[in-house]
Amino acid sequence: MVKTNVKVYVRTRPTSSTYDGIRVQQDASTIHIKIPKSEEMGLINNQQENFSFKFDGILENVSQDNIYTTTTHEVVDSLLSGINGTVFCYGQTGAGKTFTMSGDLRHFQRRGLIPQAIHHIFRDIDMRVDKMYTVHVSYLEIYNDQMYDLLSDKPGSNESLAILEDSHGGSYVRGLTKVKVHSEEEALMQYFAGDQGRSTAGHILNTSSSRSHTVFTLHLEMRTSEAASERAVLSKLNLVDLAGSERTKKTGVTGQTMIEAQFINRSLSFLEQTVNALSKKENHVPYRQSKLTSVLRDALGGNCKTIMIANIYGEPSHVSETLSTLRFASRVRTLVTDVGVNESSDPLLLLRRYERQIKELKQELAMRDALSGRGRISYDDMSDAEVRELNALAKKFLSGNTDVEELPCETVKSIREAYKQMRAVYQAVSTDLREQLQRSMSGLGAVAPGQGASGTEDNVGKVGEVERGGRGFAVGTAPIDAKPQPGDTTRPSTVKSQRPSVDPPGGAEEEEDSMLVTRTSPPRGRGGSRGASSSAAAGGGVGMTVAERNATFLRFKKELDEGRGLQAVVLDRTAHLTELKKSIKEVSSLVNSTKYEIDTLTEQLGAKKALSGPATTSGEETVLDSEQYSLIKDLKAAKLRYRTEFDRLKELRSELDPAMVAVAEAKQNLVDEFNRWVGSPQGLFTLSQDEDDAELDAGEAFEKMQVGRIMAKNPESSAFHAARRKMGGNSPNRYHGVKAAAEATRRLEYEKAIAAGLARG
Ligand SMILES: Nc1ncnc2c1ncn2[C@@H]1O[C@H](COP(=O)(O)OP(=O)(O)OP(=O)(O)O)[C@@H](O)[C@H]1O
Repeated sequence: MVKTNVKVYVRTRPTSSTYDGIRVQQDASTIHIKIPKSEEMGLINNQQENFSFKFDGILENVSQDNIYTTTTHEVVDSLLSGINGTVFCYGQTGAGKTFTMSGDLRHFQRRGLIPQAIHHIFRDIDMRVDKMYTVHVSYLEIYNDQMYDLLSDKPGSNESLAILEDSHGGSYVRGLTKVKVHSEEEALMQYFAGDQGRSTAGHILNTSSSRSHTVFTLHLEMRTSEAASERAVLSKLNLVDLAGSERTKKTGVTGQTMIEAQFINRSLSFLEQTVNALSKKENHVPYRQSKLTSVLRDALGGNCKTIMIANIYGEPSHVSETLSTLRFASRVRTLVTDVGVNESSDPLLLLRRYERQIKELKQELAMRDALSGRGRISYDDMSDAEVRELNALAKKFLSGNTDVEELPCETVKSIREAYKQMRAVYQAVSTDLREQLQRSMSGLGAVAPGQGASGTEDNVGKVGEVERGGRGFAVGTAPIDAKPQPGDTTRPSTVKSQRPSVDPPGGAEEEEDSMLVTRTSPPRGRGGSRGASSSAAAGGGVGMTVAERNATFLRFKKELDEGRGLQAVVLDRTAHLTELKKSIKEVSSLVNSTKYEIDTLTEQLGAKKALSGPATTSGEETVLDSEQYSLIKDLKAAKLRYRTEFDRLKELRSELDPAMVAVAEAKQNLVDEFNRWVGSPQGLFTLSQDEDDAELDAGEAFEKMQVGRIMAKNPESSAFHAARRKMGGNSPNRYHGVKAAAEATRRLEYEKAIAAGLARG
C-alpha cells in the first residue's frame, strides 16, 4: 500500500464578468480571492479579506480533452493496472460539474470525462494483448438520500439496495445492477441508457435529474495471459457528479425544488464533516451519516486514487459560493488515501486450472507411451470391474499360483492399487484366521468346509498354521460384490491395456483419445460434390470479375430455386425488421411527446401553486381551485400513458437485436449457399456493402453517410457516434433534455421569487 494525497484541480466556468477580486496565479497553481469587509459588521473588525488557495492545477479556458488529460488520464492508467480510482466534481449549482463529467453529448469534442474514460479504457484493453479484461458498468443515483439503480430493468427507488463494507474495509452497493460490456460502444450505450433512466424513472417525472448525485462506475477484472487464470486483479473507477449546493434563501426556491435543495445541502454538509474528520485525523469518521459519504468511503480515506475537480463560477454574484467551494477543496487536498492493487483468487477457476493441467499431463503421457511403443495405457482411476480383477490376481499371486508371476505395474496408479489389493487380501485372510481361532478357543466347534483356509478339524487349536499343502497363502471367501457383473465392459481392463492396441490407427476411438492423430486434408464442405458439378455449370467461382460475380449472384437469387428460397427468407426478415424499426420510431416519438406534456403540465402546476400561494384547507381536506384540479388530473393521465408507452418501447427494443441477427443470419445463409453452388473456396465471396445498403431506408442511408463523414474527420469518435445512433430517438441530449428542463424550472422559480419580492440579491 502506498500513501497518496488526493489531488484537487479547480475548473472555472467561462464568464464575461469575472469578479475582479479573483486572481489566478497559474505558475503557482494558486487562486487569490479578496472579499471586502462587510459593512454590516462595521469597517473595523477581524473579518479576513484576502484568501489564497493552492491546488494541483487551475484549469481556466481549457478544452474537454485537456481536462481529461490533466485530471483523469493517470487514474485510468492506474485502474488498468488494478488500482481503484474516483474522480468527483464538486461546486455550486450551475458551476459546470455536469459539463465536466458528462459534457455536451451532442458534440464529440465537447464530451466529458465519462465518455473519454470509457474510450481510454477500451482502447488500452485492445492494446494489452497479454492481459484479459472483463468490464462491467453500474450507475447509481442518490436523490433525496434514496438510492436508484439506473441500469435496472425496473425504474424507481430500489429498497433492496444497501451499502455494505467489503472484506478490505471498502464499500460497495449490494443489489446494484452490474452490466457486462464488451466494447466502448456498449459501455456508452449503458451510460446513455442510464441517463435516460434519470429522466424517466418514476421519482423524477415531475422534477429535474440534476438535483441528484450520480456515480457511474466501471468495474474491471484483469487476468494475466489466459481467460481462465485463477488470479484476478479487481479495480473500479467511480465517476461522480455531485448535485450542486445552493443557497435556498438567496435563490428563493420553493416546493419540490426547495425539498431537493435541502437534501442536497444536507448531504454535502455531511460530506464536509467527513472530510473535516479525516483531515484532522479524528478517531471517528462519520461515513455512515449519509448515503453519499458511505458510497464515497474508499475515495475519501480508503484504497483509492482520488481526484477532485472543484468547479467555480467566478461571477461577482457567486463570490461567497466560490470562496466556500475553494475552502472545501483545500481541505480535501489534505486527505491521504492508501493505494494498492486488489488481487483475488477464484477457487472455481483454480480448480479448473488443475483439471486442465491434469488433462494436459495425461495427453503428454499418452504421447510418450505412443512414442516408446508402450501401446495404450489408461491413467484414469480404475473401474470397479478392474479393481475386482486385480483383487483376484492378487489372491492368485499371493497363493503362489504360477499363472500369475507379477501384478500390473505400468502406471503409478496401478502399482498403488496392486499394493492396496494385496493388503486387502492379507486383511481378509488374517480376519478369517482370527475368527477361526476365536471359535476354536471358545470351543465352538469346526468351521464348515470351504469357509476358510484353516477351516478343517485338523487345524483346530493350531495357531499360526496358515499354510496348506506348502503352496503359500490360502485365500478366504471373496466378498459378494467381488464377482464381476455380467456385461461389465465399460472399459478395457488394466491387464488388457498392457497389450498393444489392435485398433487401426485413425479409428473412431483412437481419434478421440489420441493427440497424435492429425488431419492432413482440409474438411470438405457439405454438398461439396454437388457444388463441384454445379460449379461447372456456373463457370466456376475462381477467376470471376466482380461484375460477373454480382451478375451470377443476382441470377442465383432470382432464378435458381436454391437462391430464391433463401432470398425470400432474407426479404421476409428484412421486412419484419423495417416494420419493427418503424414501430420503435413511432413509439419513441409518442414517449417523447408525452414526456414533454408531463414536463409542461408540471411546470404549469408549479407556476399555478406559486401564484396562488398556500392551499386553503377545509376540515382535513386541501381545497384546490378548478384549474389546479384539472392540471393534476391531466398530469396523472399523462403519467399513466407514459408508463404504458414506455413499456411498449422497451418491449419493441428488446425485439430489435434478435431481428437484426435473424436478417444477418439469413443473408449469411444465402451467401454460403451461393459459395457452395458456385463451387468457390469457403469465404471467397462475402456480402458486399451494397447488399447491406440496399436494405437501408432513406433516413438510415443519410445517417450512414454522416457517420462516414464523421469517421473521416475523427476515427476515434466512431463508438461514440454509433452508441448515440443506436439510442435512436432517445439519443442523450442533456442540455436539451433533462438539464435544460432543470435549468428552466430553476430559472422560473427564481424569477417568480424575484417577482414576489422573496429573493435577496
Ligand atoms: N467550461 C465550460 N464551457 C462551456 N460551457 C460551460 C462550461 N461549464 C459550464 N458550462 C455551461 O454552464 C451551464 C451549467 O453547467 P452545468 O449544468 O454543468 O452545471 P452543474 O454544476 O452541473 O449544475 P447543477 O449542480 O445544477 O447540476 C451549462 O449550460 C453548461 O453548458
